[in-house]
Parts: sequence; C-alpha cells; structure tokens
Amino acid sequence: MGLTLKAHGKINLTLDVLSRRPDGYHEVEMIMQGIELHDTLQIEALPGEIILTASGLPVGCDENNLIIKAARLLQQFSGTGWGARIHLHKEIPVAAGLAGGSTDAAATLVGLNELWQLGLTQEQLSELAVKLGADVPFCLRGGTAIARGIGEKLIQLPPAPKFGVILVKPSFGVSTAEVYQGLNLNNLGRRPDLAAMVEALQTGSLAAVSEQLANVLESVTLRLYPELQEIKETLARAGCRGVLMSGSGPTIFGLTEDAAAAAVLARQLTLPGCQVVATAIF
Ligand SMILES: C[C@@](CO)(OP(=O)(O)O)[C@H](O)COP(=O)(O)OP(=O)(O)OC[C@H]1O[C@@H](n2ccc(N)nc2=O)[C@H](O)[C@@H]1O
Ligand SMILES: Nc1ncnc2c1ncn2[C@@H]1O[C@H](COP(=O)(O)OP(=O)(O)O)[C@@H](O)[C@H]1O
Repeated sequence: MGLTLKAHGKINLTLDVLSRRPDGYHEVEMIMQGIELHDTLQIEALPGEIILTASGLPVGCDENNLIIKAARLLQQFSGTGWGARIHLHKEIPVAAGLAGGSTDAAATLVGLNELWQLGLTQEQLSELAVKLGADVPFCLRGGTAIARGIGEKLIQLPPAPKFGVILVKPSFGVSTAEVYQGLNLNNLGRRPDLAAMVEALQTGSLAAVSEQLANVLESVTLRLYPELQEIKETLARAGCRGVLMSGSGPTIFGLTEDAAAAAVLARQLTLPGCQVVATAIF
C-alpha cells in the first residue's frame, strides 16, 4: 500500500525582516502563498531503510535531500522500525525561493505519519518541521498565511483570489543564508504594509494586491544580480500587473488575472537561459 502526494511550492506576497537574532536567524513577517506548481512524491512503507529515487528536474538523492532528513527525523522521534521507498518527481525549480525542498520535507512528514500510523498531531508535525527548515511548517498547511518568528508562527488567512502566476527562474541559484547575511537592517528599501496586503487580498482586486507586493530581500539579491531587475521590467512590460522576487530569490514572479492569462503571457516571453513556468495561486 502506498501514497501519492502533491507537494506545492510557494511565493511570498510580502516579506519583511524585523531583526537579527543571536543565533543568526532573522525575525520575519511575511505573507506566504501556495501555488499550483508542485512536486509529486510516491511513498511506500518498508521495513528499516529509507530509499529515495528521483525524476524530472535534477536533484541529489543523498543524505542532504530534505526528504531523507525528514524521514530520519520522524524515525528518530517515533522510534518506529519502519522505513520507506520514496520516489520524487521534481517540477519546482531548485534553490529558487519557491520552497521546493521544504515542501518535499513537509509532504514526507505527512505521508510517513499516515503510512507508519504514528498518529502525530498537526502541532507535533509542525514542531518537527521547523527543525528541517523555517519554511517547512507553512508547507505542511499551504494556502495563504501570515508567517512570523523565523517563519514558523502561522496565522491562516482566507484563500486568496486565484490569480495566474508566471515564474521566471534564471539559470543560477542563490543561497538563502548568504542573502540573509547580506542584509543591512538600516537600509531595507521599500517595506511591506502587512495590514494593507491582508485588506487587498480580501477585496480580490489584482490591482490592489499588486500594489502591496514588497520583499526586503530584494535589497540584497537584486544588488548581487542586477539582471533580476531586467527580468522584473520584462514581466511588467509584457503585461503582468504586479512583479516581485519570491523569498530569497532568484525567481521573479508576475501576477495575472487568471491561469489562462499567465499561460498566454508565458508563451510570449523571450528570456534566454531562464525557466519560465505558468502556474496559479493554489
Ligand atoms: C527566504 C524564505 C522566505 O520564505 O524562503 P526561501 O527563499 O528560502 O524559499 C525563508 O525565510 C527561508 O526559509 P528556509 O529556506 O526554510 O530557511 P532555512 O533552511 O531554515 O535557513 C537557511 C538559512 O537562512 C537564514 N534564515 C532563514 C530563515 C530566517 N527567518 N532567518 C534566517 O536568517 C539562516 O542563515 C539559515 O541558516
Ligand atoms: N527535495 C529537495 N528539493 C530541492 N532541493 C533540495 C531538496 N533537498 C535538499 N535540497 C537542497 O536545498 C537547497 C534549497 O533548495 P530549495 O528548497 O529548492 O530552495 P529555496 O529554499 O530557495 O526555495 C538546495 O541547495 C538543494 O540542493
């Protein structure tokens, strides 16, 4: 008996950094949004070992893969004798700011909790999730949420309007740790207005939501990679209403009225060397 799970990516509609903690992490305040684009995990329980294989976009299947880390963490926590055979089909670009690894880890926790019949609560899973990464607790639930703390303190919001989303991922990846380290907390550029974005989401207006998009990590990543500014301008010129970098980058996303508009627009874009994906708010 096995399970097939969809592990959805995310974008950040707002991202603000409030302070640097003594442990090097940062207190954030952001609105996280799940997207249709997803990886697929097929999981079967088997005695003892954890075996991972992958297809789709290239990704390593060794001990560094967050799927293996999640499975081992759950084995240790529960003391179970079970193992698993897991196949990952990767569609979310890697090291992109789209939480691809985090969402695979979250799906692994959910899937193995069920297959191994551990009966862990959502809260227990969330406590394990944050040990794997700051974005993993959000990925357990998905949807639309305010995230605070290092990203693990979540307040679920009503589902967002189903806007279309165009993702543009340049050929390079960025290190999230380096981007946070590069921040100058006294010079963050335009800061988001969280309350105004929550209100904009409630109105359902693409124009209102687009106006409130803001991410202070752009102050680091766009300085390191000026070509990202050109991608933003290309998306805006092509007709995307709101354009922003997701998370620590380098993916730039653009919003359209719906998924069909995103698909049409994505086909018209010429961005050599970039992965362009049309998807939607999930
Ligand atoms: C920036 C965001 C926005 O959603 O996403 P991504 O760009 O990674 O998708 C997150 O804050 C990233 O979350 P995640 O990628 O899970 O972070 P982790 O693996 O826990 O941490 C990677 C490194 O980023 C830094 N980090 C992360 C989160 C945070 N609140 N403060 C930090 O300073 C730390 O240096 C940490 O060592
Ligand atoms: N299952 C996984 N999918 C993608 N990346 C993974 C996975 N497990 C570990 N990683 C590693 O995690 C790092 C961050 O990847 P990812 O989660 O895709 O990016 P981001 O945190 O920017 O959204 C990459 O360097 C990648 O090698």
